[in-house]
Amino acid sequence: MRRPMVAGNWKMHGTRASVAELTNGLRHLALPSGVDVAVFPPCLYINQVVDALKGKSISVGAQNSAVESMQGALTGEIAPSQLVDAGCSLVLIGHSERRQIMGEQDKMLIRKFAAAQACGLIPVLCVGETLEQREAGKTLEVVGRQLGSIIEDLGVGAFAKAVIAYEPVWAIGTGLTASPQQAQDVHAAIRAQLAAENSEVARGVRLLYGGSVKAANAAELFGMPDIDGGLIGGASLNADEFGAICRAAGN
Ligand SMILES: O=C[C@H](O)COP(=O)(O)O
Repeated sequence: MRRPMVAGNWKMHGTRASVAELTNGLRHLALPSGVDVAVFPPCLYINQVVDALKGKSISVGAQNSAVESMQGALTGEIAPSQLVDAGCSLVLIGHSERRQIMGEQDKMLIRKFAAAQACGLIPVLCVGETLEQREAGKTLEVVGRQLGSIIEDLGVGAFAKAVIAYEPVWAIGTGLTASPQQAQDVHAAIRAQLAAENSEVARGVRLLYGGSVKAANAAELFGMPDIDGGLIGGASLNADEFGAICRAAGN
């Protein structure tokens, strides 16, 4: 039985004041005990969030990390070892905004994934197709390639200690959600791709769905057999809404 996970990606949102308000809201949430809950603040606020959530069972992660594990001469980057030092346990790898806007490609993401794991961080590998790719019938090919590049280089065993988030680009921040069945179909394909290499890893890995998840649609999505929770953007900036999504994963 996989333990559900709900993670809030705050993206490039927040100020010291709004982060204080949000973490205060999170501290007072009634969270289900059977769900792993995590938040991914902007790097600048990780220390503040770790301090504010001390004693709460909410993990903190980073939205990105460097291709090298250890600190060194890499201007503007944050090493996975520094994230661990700051209290992070997870890191997003290959979010579509980084793939599309920052030009991150599979080769670089393999290095980031490996560097994060080398420090004990759990990578959350984000995969997903654009609207154009979906309309061209290429969804499974695109997602399969994004996942396959890590499997080929690092081996399927890398997913024994990782999480995968399927986020169709067309559903991110648009209010358009993949239907539960559309999401399930891709999740099932991801699990089958892993199972072709190692069935135990495939059975154990958590597959999150992301893309306009809200309290109103979370339960239906999380009710699908291969959807083990969600990666939440906009709705995670409101503590009450986020709490309701976490509870939907616990039912
Ligand atoms: O990482 C989160 C996703 O990009 C989803 O964002 P969204 O919930 O605002 O659509």
